Amino acid sequence: MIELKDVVYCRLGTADLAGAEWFATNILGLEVSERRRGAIYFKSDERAHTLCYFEGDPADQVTAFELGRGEDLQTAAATLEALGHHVHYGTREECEARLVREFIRFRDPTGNSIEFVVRPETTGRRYHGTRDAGITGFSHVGLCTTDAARDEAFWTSVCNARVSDRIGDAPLMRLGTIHHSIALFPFHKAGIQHINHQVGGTDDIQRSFHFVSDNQVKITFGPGQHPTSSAEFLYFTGPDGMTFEYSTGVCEIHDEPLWRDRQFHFEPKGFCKWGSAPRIAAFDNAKGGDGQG
Ligand SMILES: CC(C)c1ccc(C(=O)O)c(O)c1O
Ligand SMILES: [Fe+2]
Repeated sequence: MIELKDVVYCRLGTADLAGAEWFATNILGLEVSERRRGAIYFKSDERAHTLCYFEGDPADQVTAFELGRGEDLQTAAATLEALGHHVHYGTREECEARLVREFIRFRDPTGNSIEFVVRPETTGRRYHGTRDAGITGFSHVGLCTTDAARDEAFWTSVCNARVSDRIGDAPLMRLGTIHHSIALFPFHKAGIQHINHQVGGTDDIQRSFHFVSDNQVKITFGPGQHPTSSAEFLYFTGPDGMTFEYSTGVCEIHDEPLWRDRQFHFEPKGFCKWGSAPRIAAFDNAKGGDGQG
């Protein structure tokens, strides 16, 4: 069993690095932690970085998870290779570019590019964005899945993820006590479906709702409240069509042996308690969504 501790960063290729920086700082509210040739690193909490935009193909999207120790990485690589996954071992230069001690990269069964990393850098310095979005940290990713049952089996049998709830066949899976770190979302191809940052409270969601729309950024869902995690949320579109989510109040699961995953409808009422309908292409199957996104 591959023991994942947490989701640690996303890496997104872009043809417009300056535009991505503008959005990440002025709209999303992240802090630039470092600039290197062809790459900009962003902080959202005490970690050295939780998002990196690099000059490249926008289809090049990576999600990284932390493992405990170097030995765990070797065991994880052997497990993945035995299952037929091609495993790339990060070179020293690639580790340096990710601010980690070691990493491996492979594709999950849908084809999402995944990195397992050891000893990602932290700063011990709190995050301070120039725009006060109220961000408290990077929290979860939505990963596209072309077969939810198959990918759920990968994350829960090969890795240590546990299903907290399902919307239709799509599982929301936890690694620790937070309701979910990985949300699988049915789609016809691989990719990151959304990137979530937690914010301090309802006021931050409401303030961002006005700020984001006043800045002509497309709001694709919300404000609303997820019946699954109980989090209040807002989704909007960033560079290269990436969906970003702010949410607040995500529940934690502490009674691990007693928790039973719950089944929700794959339709607007399964996604929002308040009656908001998604306007994101990937939600086309959710009745009521108009598919714009
Ligand atoms: C729309 C998706 C996949 C989703 C559903 C539920 C929650 C939640 O319970 O917090 C999310 O964060 C989502 O992104
Ligand atoms: Fe989410």
